[in-house]
Amino acid sequence: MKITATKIPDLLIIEPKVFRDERGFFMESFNQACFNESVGKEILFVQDNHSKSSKGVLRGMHYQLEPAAQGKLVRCTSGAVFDVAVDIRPQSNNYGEWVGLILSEENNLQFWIPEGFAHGFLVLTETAEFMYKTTNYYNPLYERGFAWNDSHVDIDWPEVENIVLSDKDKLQPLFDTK
Ligand SMILES: Cc1cn([C@H]2C[C@H](O)[C@@H](COP(=O)(O)OP(=O)(O)O[C@H]3O[C@H](C)C(=O)[C@H](O)[C@H]3O)O2)c(=O)[nH]c1=O
Repeated sequence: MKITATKIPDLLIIEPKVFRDERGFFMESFNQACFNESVGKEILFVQDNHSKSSKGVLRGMHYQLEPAAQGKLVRCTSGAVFDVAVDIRPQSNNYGEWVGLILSEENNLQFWIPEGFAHGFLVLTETAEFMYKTTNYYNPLYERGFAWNDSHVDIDWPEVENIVLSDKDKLQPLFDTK
């Protein structure tokens, strides 16, 4: 698999090797040893998530506070999304900065988002299925978020006609990660 660094250290783009033949394709979508080698340490995932959304759905920006902070290894297995991670580590030189990329069924890209980042994505195709591993369990008591369009973070989302948000996401506060 191919690892690409981003402008924010620790955020990595992973491209698995895809074996194609007349039947279709095969890839190892996750290999613990290869992943640990790429990240440079032992990462244990405890939960797999899978969501399906329609075009224009934006899920984010979400994170969990310590001690429930989650690292996420995310990918889009059907359709395409614009995926974004925001550095919310107070001591980080990149605090408040973001990295975004298209994850899709076509490009097979994965995005490693360690603990200390907020995460969200915008669906670009009629539907998209999104699957990801997390390094900690879901804990709503520690769930936090901020508005997808917060001007402090100023994420350059792709143009989509109609943004669809959950009631929770409509009410997100301004960028505050305390
Ligand atoms: C995240 C999660 C949710 N749920 C339940 C709670 C709700 O009853 C229902 C939908 O949850 P929510 O609306 O928070 O789902 P998303 O908006 O996709 O939330 C996710 O959105 C962005 C993309 C993230 O990175 C996070 O993983 C997560 O916050 O599933 C669970 O039971 N377990 C879970 O791990």
